[in-house]
Amino acid sequence: MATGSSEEVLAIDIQNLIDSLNQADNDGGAETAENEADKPVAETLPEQGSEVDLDVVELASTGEGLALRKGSKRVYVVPFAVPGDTVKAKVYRHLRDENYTVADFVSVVTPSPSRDDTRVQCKYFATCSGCQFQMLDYAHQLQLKKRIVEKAFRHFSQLPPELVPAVQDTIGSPLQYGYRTKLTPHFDGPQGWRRTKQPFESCPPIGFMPKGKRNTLDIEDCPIGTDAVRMGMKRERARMAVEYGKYTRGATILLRESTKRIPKKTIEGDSSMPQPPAEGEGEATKDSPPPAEDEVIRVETDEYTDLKTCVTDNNGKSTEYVGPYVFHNPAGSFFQNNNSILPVFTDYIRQHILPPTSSSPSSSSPDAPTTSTSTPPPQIKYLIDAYSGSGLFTITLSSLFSGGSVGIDISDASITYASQNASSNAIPPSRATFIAADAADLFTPEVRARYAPDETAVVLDPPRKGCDAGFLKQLLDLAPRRVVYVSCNVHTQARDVGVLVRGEVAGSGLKEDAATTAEGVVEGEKEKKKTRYAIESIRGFDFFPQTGHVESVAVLNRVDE
Ligand SMILES: C[S@@+](CC[C@H](N)C(=O)[O-])C[C@H]1O[C@@H](n2cnc3c(N)ncnc32)[C@H](O)[C@@H]1O
Repeated sequence: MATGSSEEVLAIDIQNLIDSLNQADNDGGAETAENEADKPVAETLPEQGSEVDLDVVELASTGEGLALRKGSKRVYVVPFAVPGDTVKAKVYRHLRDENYTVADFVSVVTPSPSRDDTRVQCKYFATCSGCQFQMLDYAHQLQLKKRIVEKAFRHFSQLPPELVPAVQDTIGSPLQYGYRTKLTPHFDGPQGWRRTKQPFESCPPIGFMPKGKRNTLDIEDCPIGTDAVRMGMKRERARMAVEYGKYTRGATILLRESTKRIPKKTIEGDSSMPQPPAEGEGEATKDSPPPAEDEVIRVETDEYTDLKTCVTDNNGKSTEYVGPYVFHNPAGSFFQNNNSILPVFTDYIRQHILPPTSSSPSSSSPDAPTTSTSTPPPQIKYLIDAYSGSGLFTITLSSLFSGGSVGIDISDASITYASQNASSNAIPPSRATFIAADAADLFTPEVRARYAPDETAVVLDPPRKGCDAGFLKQLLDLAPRRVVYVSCNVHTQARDVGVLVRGEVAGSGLKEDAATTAEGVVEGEKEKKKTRYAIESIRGFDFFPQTGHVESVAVLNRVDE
């Protein structure tokens, strides 16, 4: 397991299902010889394009149903189906080497007790590839996501079960529809992806990919988008209906919510209150005129009026508020996509970035660090925010770290905004610095000298592929006392946490380069004692209700033997 891709995750889920079916046969006294049990049972498979009835027995961590035909152990992968359903599905492809069949969902024959199709709020559900769970009660969705986190650590961490604590309940999103502050619908070119000089002769479908197909499904509206994003979608579709003749190629349309916050007291003329954001903040682009009244969603609270617009210019600026903090971002760069859960989420990271009592290491982990002397460890006073983006964690955690914080991200634009965000949130440069570089370049001699391991906590939030071997190796060399690993791909998170718990990259499936092999270790460090970590807690956060995605937070303590 190296990349945590959907294909890898699906393949492991399918193999586990096949293993458990074979096990059940063996336990039930089936006559198959043990080593024969693993072999696929030779059977005539239904023709491609034919329709079959399937009983859904499992939910894969990719959000699809894993189903069986009566009397067969052949596994079918069928979307928009949940355990307990019997569905009609159309055979799309038999993957002979991988030992499973992909099928398109057609209809429900007998619904699972957990299915209620009146919950579905989108007319494209079960065609569009975006959502998988709209037919399920929200509490049930959260349980399924907890299970996805559990399975990820079981299958991808390569850790014995006793080193993995029980996964805690998934924290839900306050908004379960209308939460996505960013959507990126697209349209294909007049000749698909082939180059052409001919413009469109009519308006192309604009939307998202249908499940299992590579064309574009025309989508008028997406109810998981915020009102501002949905308004932007309508506006962009209307624009394209007029301007399609200007396009000779396909494109992706950015729809990013931006907020201009106006304190109520200021509106009433109290000049002692903070003033509205400066010129240009929260507006469509720096150069564009102020948005028309019908392009603004007004949200009123007791303290302020939020004016929400939709930015479509990749080089424009978007503004979001998270509790008392304000974040400006390059509209086309990464920022978390569900603003409603961010106050809860950042509070959780604040509560966990330091050990439960900051003078003593956690005692709740299964492999708890031991205090060998009565001298308490020093206070943690430094923060390293790796993969910091525009500073979400550096800024929301800054007040906890008297020694200062450093954020690092590979995106120059995000780092420029991170420094400005620190200043917009009244954090002086002495308390928060930012570096635009590969995360692995963080571990300079200066950083090693400044960030005393016992006094340093690290928050990591890498992209879906997780950390690379070089970064993890250097993190182990630095040996910070506490690590909070945030992830949008729990499978690569589990793999990387496994590395930190074992204290070595070797055997993780991560590609090692010269810098991470024994020869690459800095001379004089070869004798250094191996650093390893214990997992204190693991918990999922539901940033994407109605979908099979889950974010996860793992809290780790260095083990001091
Ligand atoms: C999941 S985002 C997290 C951003 C930030 N923590 C937040 O919550 O807003 C991952 C970030 O990793 C950055 N990134 C990707 N590859 C990187 C690398 N090799 N080194 C440093 N940053 C990287 C991306 O630019 C992106 O901002």
